[in-house]
Amino acid sequence: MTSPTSTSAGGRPVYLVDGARTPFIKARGKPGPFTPVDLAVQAGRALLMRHPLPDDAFDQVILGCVNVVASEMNPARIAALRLGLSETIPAFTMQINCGSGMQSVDTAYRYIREGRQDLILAGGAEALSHAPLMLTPAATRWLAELGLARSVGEKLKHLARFKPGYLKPVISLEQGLTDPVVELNMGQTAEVVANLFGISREQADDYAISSHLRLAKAQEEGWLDEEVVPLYAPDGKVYTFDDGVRPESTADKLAKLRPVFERPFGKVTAGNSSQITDGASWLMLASEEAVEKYNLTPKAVIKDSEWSGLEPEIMGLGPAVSAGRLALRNKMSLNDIDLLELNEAFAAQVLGCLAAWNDPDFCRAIFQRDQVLGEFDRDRLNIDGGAISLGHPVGTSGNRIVLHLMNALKREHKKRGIATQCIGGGQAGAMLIEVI
Ligand SMILES: CC(=O)SCCNC(=O)CCNC(=O)[C@H](O)C(C)(C)COP(=O)(O)OP(=O)(O)OC[C@H]1O[C@@H](n2cnc3c(N)ncnc32)[C@H](O)[C@@H]1OP(=O)(O)O
Repeated sequence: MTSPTSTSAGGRPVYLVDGARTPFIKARGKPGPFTPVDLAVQAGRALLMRHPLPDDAFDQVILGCVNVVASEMNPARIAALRLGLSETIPAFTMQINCGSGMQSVDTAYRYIREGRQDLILAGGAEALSHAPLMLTPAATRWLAELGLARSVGEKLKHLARFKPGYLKPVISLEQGLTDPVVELNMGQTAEVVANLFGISREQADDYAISSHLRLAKAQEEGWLDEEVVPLYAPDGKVYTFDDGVRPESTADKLAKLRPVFERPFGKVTAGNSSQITDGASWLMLASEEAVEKYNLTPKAVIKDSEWSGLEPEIMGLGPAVSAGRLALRNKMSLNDIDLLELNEAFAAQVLGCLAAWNDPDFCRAIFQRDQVLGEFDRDRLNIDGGAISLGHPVGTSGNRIVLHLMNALKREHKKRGIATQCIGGGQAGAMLIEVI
């Protein structure tokens, strides 16, 4: 049995036992072979095979998912039943944009910490390739009125009112990645952050290259073998690795890409943005009682977590706020964070967060202190790449970074790490974990 390690926030210790994820598969402009539930089931099955438990062992299943597909309402419940878990186990789906997966882990953490539950399966799933094309409200109205027309004559009259513009779809992915309050898409918010902290195109591209090289090395060395489980498609194809990786990325190649979100002078390109992908991942969280009852060997303990809000235009700076507050509350300097997983929504936004920690005005405004938090050593940041190289299936990236942080801390024989991410709409989450 592990030695009891309480959470900094008080309450019962909460253990991270293990986790698994699918490879992240690049969305290639058409629906991929897997729905969110398909992905969640394959990742979950592999994890549960590693930990054979009675079918009613879990008290709760929680799944983050941003784009739920119409045939899978409450994917958490469908995944739980398809995984063969007892129908007596409640399951719910969470949606807080890119923070959904982290929110599911944090909710599980709080349930266990407070003594409400003992063993929870928490994760996230997203199939961005399945984000639907929809009709505009005008086209929907026209179609509905056609259905309501009573006679053939009325129908023909209505048909004559058809406008070719009705065929132009609403692309839900584009709409979903746009903040409706400030009317900026996520890439444009990254441009705002880049301008605020003077992040150059070269710096953003250089960061993106290191993301690809680090992921390629991790794949080559087999460092992801425990985490990434094979994904079997109905056509017999087997996916075994995150296929967005481009180890051939060079400064010259990236420099040739045109800015996507702010033309012609923007800094954010396809090369230094997170990729649109499909994927799922789970973590198993347990109380001390569950660890003893099922003879589990946990890898880490969750110490604390922090959520924050900020102006939606600079949502990319959220991790600097949440992770900074989390570190300070736990009396840690930046040097005490052995590894930092900061979700790579955009290179400019990751670099903006690092710059913010070194900026006197930001630190005064956010942390009410005169000294800056300082420079964060890039050798301890996203050491095996991130969403730029492996992709960002938004509903699961938040728990993916907690899972990877746990495994990377173990591998590197380090102790404490923070996983943190920005969230569209101007929010951010951060979680502090400690390996056992
Ligand atoms: C809170 C948050 O987390 S906010 C973040 C939420 N997520 C997002 O906003 C998603 C951001 N990303 C995007 O929207 C998209 O990836 C975009 C619009 C930036 C780019 O989309 P796409 O054009 O489909 O990107 P794609 O990855 O296919 O790259 C396009 C081309 O750029 C080039 N390219 C991209 N990366 C590289 C690279 N590393 N090296 C060389 N060329 C590259 C290639 O020519 C590529 O085409 P190819 O794959 O056919 O060779």
